[in-house]
Amino acid sequence: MEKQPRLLSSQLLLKSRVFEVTLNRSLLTWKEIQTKKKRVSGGAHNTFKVGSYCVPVSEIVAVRETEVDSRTKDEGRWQKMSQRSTEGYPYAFTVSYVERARQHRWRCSDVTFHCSDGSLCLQWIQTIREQLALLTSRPKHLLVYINPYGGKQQGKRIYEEKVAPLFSRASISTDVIVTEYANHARDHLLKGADLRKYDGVVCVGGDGMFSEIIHGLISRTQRDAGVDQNRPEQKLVSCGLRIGIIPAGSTDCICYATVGINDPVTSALHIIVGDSQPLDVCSVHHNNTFLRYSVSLLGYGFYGDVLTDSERKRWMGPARYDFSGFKTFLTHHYYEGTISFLPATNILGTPRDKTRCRAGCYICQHNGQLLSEDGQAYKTDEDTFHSEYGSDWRVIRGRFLAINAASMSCACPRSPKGLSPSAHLADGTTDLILVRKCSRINFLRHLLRHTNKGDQFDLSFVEVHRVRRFRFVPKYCEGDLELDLREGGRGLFGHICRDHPACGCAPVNSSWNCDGEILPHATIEVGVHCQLIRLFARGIEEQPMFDDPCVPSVI
Ligand SMILES: CCCCCCCCCCCCC/C=C/[C@@H](O)[C@H](CO)NC(=O)CCCCCCCCCCCCCCC
Ligand SMILES: Nc1ncnc2c1ncn2[C@@H]1O[C@H](COP(=O)(O)OP(=O)(O)OP(=O)(O)O)[C@@H](O)[C@H]1O
Ligand SMILES: [Ca+2]
Repeated sequence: MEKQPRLLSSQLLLKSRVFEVTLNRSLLTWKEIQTKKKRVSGGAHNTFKVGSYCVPVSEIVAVRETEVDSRTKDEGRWQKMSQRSTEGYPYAFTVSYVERARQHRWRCSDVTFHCSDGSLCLQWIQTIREQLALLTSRPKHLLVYINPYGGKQQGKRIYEEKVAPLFSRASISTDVIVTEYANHARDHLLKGADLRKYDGVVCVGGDGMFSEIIHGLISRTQRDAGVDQNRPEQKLVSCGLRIGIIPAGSTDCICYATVGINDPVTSALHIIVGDSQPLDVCSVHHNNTFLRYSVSLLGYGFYGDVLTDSERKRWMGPARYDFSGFKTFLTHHYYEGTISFLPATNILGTPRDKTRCRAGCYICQHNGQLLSEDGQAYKTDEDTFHSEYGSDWRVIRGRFLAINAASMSCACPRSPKGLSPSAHLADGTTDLILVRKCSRINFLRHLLRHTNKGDQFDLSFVEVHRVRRFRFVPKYCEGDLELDLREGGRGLFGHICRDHPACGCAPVNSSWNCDGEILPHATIEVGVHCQLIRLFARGIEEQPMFDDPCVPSVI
């Protein structure tokens, strides 16, 4: 690697020890210089270097002048600092930087360097600030929405105590809106906000809150560009503003799958350093009418029923999903219908390979590039007609316990590897998982494998396809039947009882769980829009770097 020219290099004091501190365009490094008196005559000092530490400039949060106090706090008592400790170094500056901890957590750490003279100290501060100013991907002004009722209702406290101080340290200014009702953030983005003022939008809440933000931003972008969202084949315009997620919800699946942990401080630091992670978005239509966007799970059957049941138990907080999950598991309903899909061809990766989507994912870059070059996903109406009625589409009729489309792994604390462990954040595809009718014990085997090392697809009743588009039509959907069924139309009980003789009242249709929202129709058409939005994230980092000798955490 080409060596960067030094911008500054000085001998500075850190915790009473002398360090050679060097700054170049990409790294701040400090190496201890240990001095020992030689026993031989002359009294000269023998100088040699020990520990070496470095921080990428891109991961410096801020630098500030530090007042040197002759007193320092030690074990709760103010004590006089030993004269020797900062003697000859009366000026100091502190660098705040990202430090990696276990399980993809990031922390903001400080290191304070003492200088022998004031102008040197100011020169260090100014030079570091100049380098930070060159990092143009960092946001300066953010629009923040806080859902005070998400998850355990801690959103406001989490933002004020853990996030706002970090933003202010990084000189990020914010306009903060605490939402007053559901869809407040979505409607504000869509109708009210002057988005030109901001470098990004941050939501403090769970997946539901994030969903509000993307609906506001994507719809606003299409409206401003004159694009009609109601056309299923329409190519959408990607959003200019990045989105940050400060996790404070029940599932936090999008945060977990894009950062590796649902931790507010980690997410705040990814925002501060200006990370960028593109994300695929599915559009969902019914009868040429736009319904919703989805970035994580579109689930019919099991996950639709879990959500429907859990909505009535919001008072239980995050535990409602486990309760409703258990109940839905015991109910063991299956649903009939036809699923047709357009497999993703000529791309890298399959849903059952052992690759994982990680920071800087090659598969996402490769497939994203491929799509932007040939516009494969969005053909002309004529092309679409041919591929729809030609051999490209596959059709499967059956009885399903679950139909899941995972556009990302959907990793979350409940299932650290997720619904589709090899799914990619930004490859322009979604993994369509079909779980056919099977015994309870077999379904439990499938579910359990989401939580252990077993392959949840390696079962005779489960199949998975990587697709660009799909459609689902439930068996009972002629005319207004679908609607009547939702309203419990009396005339339809013939259907219900004939197909479920044991209970006589089992529903024939489930609902779609679209990123935690229930869709009003069972018949849907879905298309993936490759890399439509970008997050302040970088994907899950491959190797936690806390074992690296160059990391300053050992100081
Ligand atoms: C035996 C243990 C098996 C555990 C299997 C766990 C698999 C969990 C997979 C979670 C996938 C989450 C996908 C994310 C979806 C989000 O867009 C959405 C919005 O936040 N969340 C939900 O819809 C919330 C969905 C929450 C679903 C929770 C399902 C819990 C299932 C529990 C089954 C218990 C069976 C026990 C039988 C003895
Ligand atoms: N002020 C508010 N009052 C009531 N509901 C709100 C408010 N602000 C946002 N919401 C709605 O609350 C829902 C849940 O929010 P959020 O995602 O933050 O928390 P959650 O508990 O994790 O829920 P989910 O499990 O749906 O992700 C969202 O769908 C959002 O539209
Ligand atoms: Ca994807």
